[in-house]
Amino acid sequence: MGAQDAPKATLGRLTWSLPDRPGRRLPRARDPGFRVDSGAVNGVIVGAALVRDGKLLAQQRAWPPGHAGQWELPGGRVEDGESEAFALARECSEELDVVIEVGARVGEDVPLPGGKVLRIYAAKLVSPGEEPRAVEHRAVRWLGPDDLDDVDWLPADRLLLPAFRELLN
Ligand SMILES: Nc1nc2c([nH]c(=O)n2[C@H]2C[C@H](O)[C@@H](COP(=O)(O)OP(=O)(O)OP(=O)(O)O)O2)c(=O)[nH]1
Repeated sequence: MGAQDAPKATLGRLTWSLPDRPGRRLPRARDPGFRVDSGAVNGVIVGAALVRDGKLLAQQRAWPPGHAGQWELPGGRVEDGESEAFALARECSEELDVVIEVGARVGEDVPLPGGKVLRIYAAKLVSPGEEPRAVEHRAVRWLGPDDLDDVDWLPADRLLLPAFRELLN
């Protein structure tokens, strides 16, 4: 990429709703569409729907006290300058000590407190024989379609259960 291209690429993120005729205002950070599509403004939490042999990997939170014991997908906040795929790969390395390949989106964005959104991507292990381990969490578990209701999911993840089920079937 040439030196002149970088600013254009950055600006490109802001031009999706530029006015198509004079007099229409530019998007503002508080516009709902802008907030959801721009991780830099409000924050995107990415989650990996890691599937192996028809089962989805879930992990059990150890903290904070209000959510300890509840289950979620591996993932976390997209840091400044990271792509969502990179953030997912980093989080899976930190949390599970595995290398993943990131696939397509799963389900819709789910709003989280504080104006953030939870955004899930399908993922698979680069080396299927590698066994994820709970580095920061209490436990990890591979759940088949019939096991999805067995664990106490975080509220946002509960909303995504139909999408998880569809991914597994
Ligand atoms: N990773 C993950 N977080 C989820 C899920 N569902 C859900 O509501 N969350 C929420 C819990 C937290 O409020 C937030 C992510 O927190 P986190 O602790 O995993 O993020 P992080 O690793 O980047 O932590 P931090 O450094 O920003 O505190 O998103 C999920 O399936 N996976």
